[in-house]
Amino acid sequence: MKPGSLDCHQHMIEIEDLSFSYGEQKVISGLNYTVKERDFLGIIGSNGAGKTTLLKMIVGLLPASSGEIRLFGEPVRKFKDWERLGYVPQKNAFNPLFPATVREVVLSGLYNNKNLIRRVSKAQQQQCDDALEVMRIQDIAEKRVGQLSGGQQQRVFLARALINHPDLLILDEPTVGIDAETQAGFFDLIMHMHAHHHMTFLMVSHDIDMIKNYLGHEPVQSNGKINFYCRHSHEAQDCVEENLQHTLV
Ligand SMILES: Nc1ncnc2c1ncn2[C@@H]1O[C@H](COP(=O)(O)OP(=O)(O)OP(=O)(O)O)[C@@H](O)[C@H]1O
Repeated sequence: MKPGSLDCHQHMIEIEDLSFSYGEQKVISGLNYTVKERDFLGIIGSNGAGKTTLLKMIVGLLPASSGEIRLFGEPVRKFKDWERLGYVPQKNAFNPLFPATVREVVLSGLYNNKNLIRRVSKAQQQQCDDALEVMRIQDIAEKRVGQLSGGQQQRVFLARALINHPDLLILDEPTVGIDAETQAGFFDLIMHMHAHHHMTFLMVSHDIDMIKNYLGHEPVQSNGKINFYCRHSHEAQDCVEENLQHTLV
């Protein structure tokens, strides 16, 4: 995070009259929404409603059929400041034979297409250690990722997304395939990050209980297929403190 780098309530994601079709199949139609700094936006919807498609458009992996998305005020097609954004896609899993260690995978979050680093500086090692610590996976840093459990792998993906200290973290069903206890710990952790680390979240989830408990029982917007639940920035400090003593300092 870059303290002081954001104006209060800056618009992080602006979605304007957005539509998307796969060929003849219209998936998203006339969607409007603005995610502001430190919002936690939860998206719930049935299978095939278009949630992943929406996230892929937001991170520039799919072009809109019409309408516009702006990230930090910049149209997504022109946006370059990807370090400000962390994205953990759906259904991540490493091939069991994938040879890289946890540390190597987390460090790879520092590299973008134009900036392939061969040697890792001391400062970058420290960034990596910090991300490992936040996700509580320091003790498995030298293990091969392919040999970890699903829950451990998910923590590695998150640490990789966190290494650049993103202002905005986008998660697509981050707890799929993870046991209930690990899920609860994971949600505690991201709620803590939201409340105390000045981050903005956009999370697709099928965990209706978690979404409603933290973000409120009524959606702030619904188009019948996709429901948006949101906890706004000014609410972020309260109420999570006492359940979260065990997550972060
Ligand atoms: N690459 C693709 N080509 C064609 N159709 C696609 C493609 N990807 C998704 N679709 C279709 O678009 C619709 C929306 O898919 P999407 O993955 O965005 O839904 P979702 O809300 O994320 O679903 P889930 O909850 O199952 O993850 C579905 O009907 C799906 O079959």
